[in-house]
Amino acid sequence: MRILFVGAGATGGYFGGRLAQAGRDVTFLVRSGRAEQLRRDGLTLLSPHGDVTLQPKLVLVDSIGAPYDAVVLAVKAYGLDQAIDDMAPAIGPDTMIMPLLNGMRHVEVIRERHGAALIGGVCKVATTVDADGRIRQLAPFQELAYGELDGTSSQRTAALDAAMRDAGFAARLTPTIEREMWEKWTLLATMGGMCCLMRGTIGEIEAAPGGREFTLRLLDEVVRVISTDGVAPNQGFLETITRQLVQEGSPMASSMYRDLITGQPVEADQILGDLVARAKRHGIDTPLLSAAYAHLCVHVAQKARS
Ligand SMILES: NC(=O)C1=CN([C@@H]2O[C@H](COP(=O)(O)OP(=O)(O)OC[C@H]3O[C@@H](n4cnc5c(N)ncnc54)[C@H](OP(=O)(O)O)[C@@H]3O)[C@@H](O)[C@H]2O)C=CC1
Ligand SMILES: CC(C)(CO)C(=O)C(=O)O
Repeated sequence: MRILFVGAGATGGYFGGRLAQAGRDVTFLVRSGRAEQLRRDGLTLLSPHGDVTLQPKLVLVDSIGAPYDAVVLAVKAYGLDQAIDDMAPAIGPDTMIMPLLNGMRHVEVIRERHGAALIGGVCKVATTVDADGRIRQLAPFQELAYGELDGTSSQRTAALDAAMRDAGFAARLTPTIEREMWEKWTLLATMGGMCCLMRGTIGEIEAAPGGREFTLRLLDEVVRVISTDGVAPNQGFLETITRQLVQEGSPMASSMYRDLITGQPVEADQILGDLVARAKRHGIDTPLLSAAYAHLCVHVAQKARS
């Protein structure tokens, strides 16, 4: 199976790198700056599961050539429209597109352009790109889940599963990917909203006066919106993330928080703004979610001015 990763950043570089290391046929669609860096230094993964430097196959937008069997979309939400334009030559009648983005807005955007090619994808990992362009994995968990959004079995997702398995990370074909994507958003919106608003890790917020209560209230707002507008999380999942989100001493924080404190652009609209808009449509009051979103919008506006 020929797989094209669109983006060789924190998530695409990590999972695409592990697949390439395991001998899968992986190519990265990159832009000129990243291409130059990767050609010069290779793609380095620094990870609790082992470090490696690879010489990955790269293509630029004007050299994509023939369609791929699978395209894994691993860009930030604010790069989505451009990436969809750029990857167009890679999409043929039998290509599947698996997005790794957090949130759900991208599902509608991709569906509009490439309808039947879209399958569901969820990525659980904590990775970042360091100042030298190397991918650093910050915690040991690493999982990709995927499947048809309508829950059916298909030959194409079975083939994808065969390519993803045994490549050095947990890989899982699931009939409940759509619910899992909404669940991931529930976790991420609460964790990202809270870490950014309070400027700290889960453990730091839990230790602050009122921190635990704020987190649980934000979770409640997010769950109400997602259960009304999307697919309600299952009870076991909610119990697990409730424990994780208020865990004493936890060093966990979301990738959006890491982006915020390092002055990078943040996915404010995709992760929080979209939920605020859905809440408004249903008349659901979300004071904490709205505060977290407004706070990030200030950062976005400051960045745009500077
Ligand atoms: N990092 C994490 O721990 C996790 C992130 N996520 C989610 O995964 C998604 C991707 O995030 P992440 O990997 O962290 O983001 P990064 O910013 O680290 O990587 C995105 C990469 O995409 C590249 N890119 C953007 N547009 C294009 C394009 N048109 N053509 C080719 N390459 C392009 C960028 O390249 P360039 O260098 O040229 O800008 C960059 O290297 C987000 O939605 C995020 O929320 C989910 C789970 C965990
Ligand atoms: C919540 C987490 C760490 C899980 O992968 C994540 O998706 C992120 O930080 O963006």
